[in-house]
Amino acid sequence: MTEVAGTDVARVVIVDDDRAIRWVLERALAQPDLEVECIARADTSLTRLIEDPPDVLVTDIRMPGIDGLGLMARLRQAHPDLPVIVMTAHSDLDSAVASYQGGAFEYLPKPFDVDEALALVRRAVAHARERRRPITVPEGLNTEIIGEAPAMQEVFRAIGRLSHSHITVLINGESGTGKERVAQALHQHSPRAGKPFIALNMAAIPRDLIESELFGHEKGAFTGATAQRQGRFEQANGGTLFLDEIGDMPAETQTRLLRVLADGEFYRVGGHISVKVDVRIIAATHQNLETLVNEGRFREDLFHRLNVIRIHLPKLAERREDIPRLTRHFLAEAATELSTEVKVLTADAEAHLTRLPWPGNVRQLENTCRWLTVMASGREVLVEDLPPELRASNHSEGVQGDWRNAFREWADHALAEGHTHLLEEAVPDFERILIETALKHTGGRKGEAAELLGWGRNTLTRKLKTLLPALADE
Ligand SMILES: Nc1ncnc2c1ncn2[C@@H]1O[C@H](COP(=O)(O)OP(=O)(O)OP(=O)(O)O)[C@@H](O)[C@H]1O
Repeated sequence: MTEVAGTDVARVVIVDDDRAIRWVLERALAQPDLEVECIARADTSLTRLIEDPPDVLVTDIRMPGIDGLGLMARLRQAHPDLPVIVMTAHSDLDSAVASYQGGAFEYLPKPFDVDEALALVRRAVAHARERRRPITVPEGLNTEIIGEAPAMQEVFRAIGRLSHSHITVLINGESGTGKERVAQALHQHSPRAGKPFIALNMAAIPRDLIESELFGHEKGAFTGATAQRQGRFEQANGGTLFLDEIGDMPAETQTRLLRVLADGEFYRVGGHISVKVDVRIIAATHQNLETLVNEGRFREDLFHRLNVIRIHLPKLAERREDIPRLTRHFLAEAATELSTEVKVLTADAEAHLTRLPWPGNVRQLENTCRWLTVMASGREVLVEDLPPELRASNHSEGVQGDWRNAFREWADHALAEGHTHLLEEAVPDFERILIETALKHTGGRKGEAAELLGWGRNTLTRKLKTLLPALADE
């Protein structure tokens, strides 16, 4: 870095063939402690950059001549500590992972916020320079994960950062949000990629079979054990074991799992010789494990062992911007599966799908696309072609759908927790919310509020006394 009047000035080089991006970044980075140079293409400046490297390089991926990853590779060969920020308009998992594997300091999906870009450059300047050993991702093992939403970009970053690691990961997210897919991606972009990826869903196996499923059994270990059988741990040796719905793991199995994680060895059910394994664990759950720990339903020590790195997958309704691309992807996939032409959504139908609440998340959207591929009559899918339960909702009902689903979830949860007399619990809340909202709309005028609610004035007065006594006498 150059010393200028007592301050360190860092030299930042921006490489992008898009003039608008160069313009925006040059302005964003016009700071006293930064000296910015913009370059439109990498090939003509390569020799100069190698001879006189900047402190930070910010580069686009797709460019004519040498692309961003090529540029990064050439520069980092000569200057392994040079932090590189890779920008890309094609924000997909592969470019994120490729950037990290090429040794990028950070990955910046376009469009970005200028403050975010500046903060990142500052971080690159200030941070210790990282060195990363490049590893290659085996061909044909690309797990496509679609996600341009910021929360998905976080997930891609995590996958990229973890791509050299064997560390245990805990994935949180509702059912159908893509937890298994992310687990596969973590495996495929890890040093274990050539080894097996074995998935096991705790909620799907009868409890008394879980141990033998995980650890295998010896011949005669229990009725029906007619031959020795390898468990999932053995099958996953050298690779990754994905334990889905870990919150449903029975207590005894939790204890055994903890021991395997600590010792790296276990006994088959009915066995006396220990089996050594090297397995990376990725666990997933839609439940809140901390709550399960507090309720004594999940071992705290196991929780801490699993909770080393946590990845959160947002609900589909929290990443609506991804719905159009996901839909196109699933329609194309369904068409291939069913050997038929690819359906195309009209703009209205796409907008409609984008507004729905999707309680079943990505899996529900995927199933809807299969349904459409079979059921829609023409190549173009209109709103009328959507399945009846999705068609019924129009825009304002999109919001209504959200509360109905939240309400459904509440009821489900309350029942699961053993509540009874749900109506007694729910109806007063329901009425209270309606009264409060109506009063808000009428500026507190009760007569008008009663009318909005469809009650007589006396009914409202009576309800206020029991439900909202503070407002009753005003
Ligand atoms: N971002 C994504 N891009 C493309 N496909 C996706 C994405 N997320 C999920 N999918 C697909 O959606 C389906 C459901 O995903 P997945 O099985 O990974 O969800 P899950 O969270 O593990 O569900 P569960 O908890 O019910 O097992 C799968 O077919 C998966 O391939």
